[in-house]
Amino acid sequence: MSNIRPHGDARPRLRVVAARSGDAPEAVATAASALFALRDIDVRYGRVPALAGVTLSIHAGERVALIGANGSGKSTLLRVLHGLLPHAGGTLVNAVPPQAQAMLFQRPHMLRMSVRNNVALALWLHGARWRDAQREAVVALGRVGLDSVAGRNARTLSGGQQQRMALARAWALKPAVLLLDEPTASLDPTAKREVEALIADAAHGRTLVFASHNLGQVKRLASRVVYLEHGRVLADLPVHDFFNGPLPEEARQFVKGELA
Ligand SMILES: Nc1ncnc2c1ncn2[C@@H]1O[C@H](COP(=O)(O)OP(=O)(O)OP(=O)(O)O)[C@@H](O)[C@H]1O
Repeated sequence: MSNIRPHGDARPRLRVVAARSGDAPEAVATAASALFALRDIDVRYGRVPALAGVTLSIHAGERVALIGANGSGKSTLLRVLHGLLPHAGGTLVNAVPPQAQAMLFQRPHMLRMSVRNNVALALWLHGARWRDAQREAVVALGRVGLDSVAGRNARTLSGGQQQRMALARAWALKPAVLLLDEPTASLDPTAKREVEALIADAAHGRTLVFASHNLGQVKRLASRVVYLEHGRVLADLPVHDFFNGPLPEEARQFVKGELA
């Protein structure tokens, strides 16, 4: 489910290191008004470092693209933001109530039930009555063009349809924050365009944080780009500056390689 958080045993073994003391006063002030404020987040999966000293704040209405090579820490950062990975005191402030944020995973989880009930169940788990949940599910599926398959087993949907269903499921919850992990990664060009248009629509009035390897998509959807390498933030810039201004050499090489 896009919004369900797994319990203890499903989690990898982690070490989350607390922030260093002595943060600059202006950094604390910026963090205070942020939806998410991360200070020196350091995450390890057992012995594997996934994030190292990540410091960033995300404010309401931003559309933040996370980019970087495979294994650079994008999914881990999204999971930290969604509260799926534990953290030690004071390093992460999340001002968003858990029910006001939804996450789409690279491969959305489909329950073996109808498309409509997959969406309705998420709403029901958020407190809606079952009948209302089903009605709202149909509306959400209509918005992503899946009304004609609402009665089908969700596991029979194509990859593009599954992503659309997952978007409808997240969208139906009316989250203030949408976290998307490579939402169009395995789709054909047509489905990519369609799902991207739906994301652009869903992002209106919301805060969007998404991981992507598609720099064209980043230019179209993002207002800000965070470039990660080996779990570190090497660049954090407005989208125009990222693609037009000077970059750290590693980020410049990455962009050159991705655009080649
Ligand atoms: N469950 C896990 N157990 C052990 N190591 C993990 C686990 N998940 C991620 N890692 C490691 O943590 C690092 C960061 O992985 P992460 O999935 O966050 O990167 P990513 O930038 O999202 O990669 P991709 O672009 O391939 O999706 C990598 O070295 C990865 O191998």
